[in-house]
Amino acid sequence: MNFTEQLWQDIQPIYDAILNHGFVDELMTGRLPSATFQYYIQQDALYLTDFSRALNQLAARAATADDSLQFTQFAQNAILVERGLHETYFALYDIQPETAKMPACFAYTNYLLATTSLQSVAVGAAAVLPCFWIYREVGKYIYRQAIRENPYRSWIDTYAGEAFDLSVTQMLALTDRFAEAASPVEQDRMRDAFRMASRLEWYFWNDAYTRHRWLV
Ligand SMILES: Cc1ncc(CO)c(N)n1
Repeated sequence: MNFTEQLWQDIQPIYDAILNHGFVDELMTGRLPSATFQYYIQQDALYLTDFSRALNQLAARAATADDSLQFTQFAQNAILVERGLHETYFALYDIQPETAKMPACFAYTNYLLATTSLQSVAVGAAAVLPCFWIYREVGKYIYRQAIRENPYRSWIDTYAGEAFDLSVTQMLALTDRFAEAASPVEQDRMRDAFRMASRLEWYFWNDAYTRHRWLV
């Protein structure tokens, strides 16, 4: 079993909790209230901007030009996806970009920025991997079951699509290569980072589902 396959085994309970979450279920059936999706998309626009920054941070710190190029391409893509979501859903709902990050978005983006800045590139890569991998698996899971005329079709097609699939495959190969060169201690740090970011994925859906806001 390669390193990333082990990572996936580690987060199986978290992944199951995500698949069974009301947000994912209602996104799939199209019954998710549009106010809930609006909250999600507004937070996700803020998320993707920082996700891109985190990837650029890894690009700047990568040891080789090839790795740098790979990370800058991911970083660029995150912004392009964000723009695509903007054009579709911000216009559809006639909503404005949100400027305040709610708790899960705040925690997740700050975690990614801190980890990609202060930990090794290998640990940073493990921290950004769930954003790729979990979305691909959730996207495909939803795609298989979703009805055609789903209001969230554009979102589903983005994450179940071929372009996203390719980027995930590349990111997995990169992570496995970093893990091969990493010491056992460093590999443990990678596992911890992967698990933490996976948990924060669950929190991100959960904040959207409950339309959670700062309580104080
Ligand atoms: C919170 C979150 N994680 C991952 C992705 C996919 O890049 C996304 N758009 N939003």
